Amino acid sequence: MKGLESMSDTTTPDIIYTKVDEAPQLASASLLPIIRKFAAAAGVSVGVKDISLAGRILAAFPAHLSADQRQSDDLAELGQLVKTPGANVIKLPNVSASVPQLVAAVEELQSQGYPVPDYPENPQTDAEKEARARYDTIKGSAVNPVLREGNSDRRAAVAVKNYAQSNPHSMGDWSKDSKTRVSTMSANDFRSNETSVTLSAAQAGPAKIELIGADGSVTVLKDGIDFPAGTVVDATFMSAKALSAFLEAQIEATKAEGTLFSIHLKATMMKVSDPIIFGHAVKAYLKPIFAEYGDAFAAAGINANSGMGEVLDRIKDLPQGAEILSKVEALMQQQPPMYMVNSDKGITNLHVPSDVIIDASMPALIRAGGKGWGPDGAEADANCVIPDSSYAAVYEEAVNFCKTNGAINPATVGTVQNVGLMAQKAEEYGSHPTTFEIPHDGSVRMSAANGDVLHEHAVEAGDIWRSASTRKAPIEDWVQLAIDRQKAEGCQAIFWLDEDRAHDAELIAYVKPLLAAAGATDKFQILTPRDATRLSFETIAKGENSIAVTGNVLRDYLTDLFPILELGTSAKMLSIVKLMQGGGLFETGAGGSAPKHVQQLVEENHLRWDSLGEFCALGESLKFLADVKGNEKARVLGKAVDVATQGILDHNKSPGRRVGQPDNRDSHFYFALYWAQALATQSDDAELAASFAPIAAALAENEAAIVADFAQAQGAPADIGGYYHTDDTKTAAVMQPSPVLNKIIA
Ligand SMILES: NC(=O)C1=CN([C@@H]2O[C@H](COP(=O)(O)OP(=O)(O)OC[C@H]3O[C@@H](n4cnc5c(N)ncnc54)[C@H](OP(=O)(O)O)[C@@H]3O)[C@@H](O)[C@H]2O)C=CC1
Ligand SMILES: O=C(O)CCC(=O)C(=O)O
Ligand SMILES: [Mg+2]
Repeated sequence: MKGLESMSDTTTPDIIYTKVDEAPQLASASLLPIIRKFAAAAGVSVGVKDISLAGRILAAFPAHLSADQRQSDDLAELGQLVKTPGANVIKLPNVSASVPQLVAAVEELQSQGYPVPDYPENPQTDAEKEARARYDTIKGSAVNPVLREGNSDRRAAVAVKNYAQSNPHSMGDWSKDSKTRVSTMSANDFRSNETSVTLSAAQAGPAKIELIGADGSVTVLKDGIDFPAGTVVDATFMSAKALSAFLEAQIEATKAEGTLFSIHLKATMMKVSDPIIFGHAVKAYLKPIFAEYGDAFAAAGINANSGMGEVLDRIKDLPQGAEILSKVEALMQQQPPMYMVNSDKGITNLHVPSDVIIDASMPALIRAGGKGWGPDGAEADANCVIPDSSYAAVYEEAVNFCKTNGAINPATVGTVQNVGLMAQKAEEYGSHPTTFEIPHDGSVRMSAANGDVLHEHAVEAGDIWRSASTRKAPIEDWVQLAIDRQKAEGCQAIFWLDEDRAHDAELIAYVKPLLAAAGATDKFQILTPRDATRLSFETIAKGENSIAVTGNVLRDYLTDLFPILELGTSAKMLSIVKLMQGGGLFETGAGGSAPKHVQQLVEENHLRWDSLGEFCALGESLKFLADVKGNEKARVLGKAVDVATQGILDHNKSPGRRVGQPDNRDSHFYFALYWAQALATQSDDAELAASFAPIAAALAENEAAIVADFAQAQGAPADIGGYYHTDDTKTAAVMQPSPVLNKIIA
């Protein structure tokens, strides 16, 4: 039973499951055959669309591939599907590739005989420029923004929250005199330079962004950005000089404070701006080296934005390589120690831009009592550098709350749910096509279709200028979702908006009348992110609940921060995206694809990935299918999924972290067992009960044998035939090691 081949039929299946990367993809090799078998009994078809990094690369270069190597552009198809009422998509987390990851995936495909072009770091010929343009569409967060045609509702299911309270995870201790702190810029960053305007009907239509040089030269940076009336259009820039000065000062301050230097960015999602900021950090940390050899690096095409790992690797090939590397080594002794990704392997925070991703990294540090790992492999306090000040206050307040009150107690803490403005590439997370590293001094002018100047900023070479936009329909949908969710929960609800920030002030101008019209004004508060953080922590510390109604970035940050503190992981979150055209997108958890888990599987055949997010999404997807298509059998299946999920929690059948403990495969077996038992014993559909009775019996009878097969499989290295482009047959063999179970599921 392979189960992961893409669909070949032309009709759209009832549910689309996504083929992704890393740990969730490994998990799918075990779980999806079970889902397909059970769904088929209710006449529900489950198709697969490939949105993996490797799949997207193959789909981008048909001309380079033979007919049997070519792959359809499944992401483009899904992008169309989510704009239709029939969409029902279960979306697993996928890699948002940094340049080093993209290069590694390309090399792997080439080594497997797929002649896709090299990633051109510095494209010269037309062919290289074309390849680069195609790779640029694959880089970074290239999937989620395409599929998220709706706003986001993320929360812990009641059963999951109850389980976390009765089985509290470990938390690090917070000391009042912890030296851990958050540092951020106080001027000349994205927050301070932001201007924002809501377009009138006369200003709607194609807008234009130009760079006007000191000599009067005009360069069109972008033309024809089509905005409907009512769109909130922001523009801002981060000064490169101010950023460098800030980073250098923080490196000095870290040294003086005796803490670890760390920088927390979102180089994956913010794929244009944040790798540049990351590159500035690499250059600031290695300042004397770049001062001396910067020209040689530039000539050799060595780019700090790809990280110190790449820089050090490429220096080796320079004629004066050995000399430079010994100077780097000496300099590292002078600089403050760095927060490490892997101290055993010497991988620092600055090695790869996608290793430390703020939404996961800051909560992990806060959960650990404000500690990070130093180069010596010991825990230490850290200076958490978050250059832009737009959202840094959230982490600063979280850190301050823990310093003052100690770590939060998962056994008693309430919950913070999130309603996030996300649809149609809202806010900063949609700003990549309109983000520019400014080539020369001048001013950037953004003009509306009618010629009105919307924004104008004086800029210097190297500054990062960007425009973000948020459309009216998504804003209205988001406010309505907040009203609905608050009504359903009846708890505190806060719009995390700062009237002193340009963009937020425009949003508040939408929010207040919408709340008033719905008679819901008194149900909501509007607070700055700093004040909202403090109040939310105070609220949950009392065991009460709060709904955070936020923009897109805070949607992302908070749906890792609070779950990691409350539940120990964001993987167990329910993540529903009610698509604006009527369909449903069910994301599995709020976390990513857990690269460390793959390493563990390959080394010792243990997969600690928890599929609770997949279980939650599956239940919602089936119930949604029942609502939309009137398929009552799907409802029965969906309700039984909820029972099975509860069973996994009640019987502690989630994967253990260490080899020898039950893992992801065991949890899927128990999920199948509880699902089948729930179906066999329900009384809503006798036919389904009859068809699942023998399956439930067979699974129960063979429990010991199946679990023994799983235990037997663990311990030795596992061969999955690749990393980004794994071999389906080998992966299936690794992930389906029980012949008895395979026979029942076949
Ligand atoms: N929705 C999406 O498509 C998203 C994709 N990503 C992508 O995922 C990749 C990794 O991102 P990163 O920031 O490291 O975040 P991850 O959430 O993947 O990893 C952080 C840690 O969270 C824990 N974790 C996450 N999910 C699970 C799970 N299901 N079961 C058990 N533990 C889990 C693991 O902790 P431990 O090691 O302690 O077990 C893991 O190491 C990147 O390529 C990123 O772009 C990131 C976020 C969302
Ligand atoms: O698309 C991505 O890169 C990450 C998305 C993410 O972190 C989230 O939505 O929580
Ligand atoms: Mg996230």
